[in-house]
Amino acid sequence: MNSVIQKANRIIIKVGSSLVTNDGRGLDHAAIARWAAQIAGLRALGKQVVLVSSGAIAEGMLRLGFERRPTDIHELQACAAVGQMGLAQIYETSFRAHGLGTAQVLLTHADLADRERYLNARSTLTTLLRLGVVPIINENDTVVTDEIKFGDNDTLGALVANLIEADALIILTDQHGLYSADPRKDPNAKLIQQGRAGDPALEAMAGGAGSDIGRGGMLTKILAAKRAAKSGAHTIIAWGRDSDVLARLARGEAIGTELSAQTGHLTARKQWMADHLHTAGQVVLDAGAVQKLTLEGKSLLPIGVVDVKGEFGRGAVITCVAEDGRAVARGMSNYTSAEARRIMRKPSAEIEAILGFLEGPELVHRDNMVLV
Ligand SMILES: Nc1ncnc2c1ncn2[C@@H]1O[C@H](COP(=O)(O)OP(=O)(O)O)[C@@H](O)[C@H]1O
Ligand SMILES: N[C@@H](CCC(=O)OP(=O)(O)O)C(=O)O
Repeated sequence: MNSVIQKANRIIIKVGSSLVTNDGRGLDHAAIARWAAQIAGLRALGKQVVLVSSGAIAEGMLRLGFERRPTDIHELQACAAVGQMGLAQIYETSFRAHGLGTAQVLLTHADLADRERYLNARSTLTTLLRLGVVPIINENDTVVTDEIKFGDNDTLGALVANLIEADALIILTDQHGLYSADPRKDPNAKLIQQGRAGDPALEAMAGGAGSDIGRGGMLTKILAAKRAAKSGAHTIIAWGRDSDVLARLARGEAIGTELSAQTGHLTARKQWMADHLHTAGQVVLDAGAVQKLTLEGKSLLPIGVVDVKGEFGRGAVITCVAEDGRAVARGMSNYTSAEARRIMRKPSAEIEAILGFLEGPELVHRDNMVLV
């Protein structure tokens, strides 16, 4: 038994180019229809699912008549742009058959490195999930060059798991999981059923891509598991050609390789905040707010804030201090410093009227806060 997917509420599923395009022979309609049916099954169990799909370049190459993967970056980008139309079309049709809508989300490295865009991407994705839509993500290959690429969608899948704090990352590929050595080269290689995400011994077992279709190979999957674990997500690497793979995982069957995260996401996020030595600014709390945070485990509401120091953006880590200057907590602000100044001392019910929008009733949510 493996209960990771049974227990997970929010799941990222990554499908590689070789699976999506039938080893470069063209979009695999039957496989995609089966994933859509199984993802509809996961949704019916109340789980939120994001699909990260590769295959745009492989499909575009076919549509444009390239026999070999082009080396010219702009030809690759052209392939991606053409192939992405095919991906969007087939996913929309396949999910629609189960009454589910899809949304295309194309991301670049710059989108996730920039705090503002990062938060926008996060809010859009969580809104799509709340609205019952299945986001289909790929790298925005048209606008990036090799130097600024994620490069492979295993990494992108892990970054999306971090972005929306998924519970699990499922990487479907053309092997049954991680083997002790590349099974294409070593017939004695054994399937590793379980491991600890981040264990360096796993990296030594993993090799590069087994074909020209896929980009990353097993190493990027192992590194993706390590990255996903930083926000508390467990990773499962499994064989995507098993027609029932997602349903089997949802039933708790122990298939593939499970790489488990050692900390839950709340702990992971709090650790990240605790490590933030340099915070962007300060908010000064009245005695009542200090008591709410330290003794009652509550969030920080703007009404308990009497002063805002420094300039900071939305999502910045700030320090909450008592009126005597003593640091009480550290946390991520839902509002910029300028907005915080306008809503301090005010009840949360007035935030929307004052600012014209509402990011949340709290200035710093409890889940995004660590006491110091
Ligand atoms: N230790 C290993 N265990 C399993 N597969 C491995 C290993 N080392 C290298 N590989 C290769 O990684 C390939 C999967 O990566 P890749 O081709 O990038 O697939 P995808 O398109 O699904 O991302 C496998 O076909 C296999 O040849
Ligand atoms: N953005 C690229 C994905 C490249 C990639 O990571 O491929 P893979 O190793 O098959 O997941 C595409 O859609 O072709």
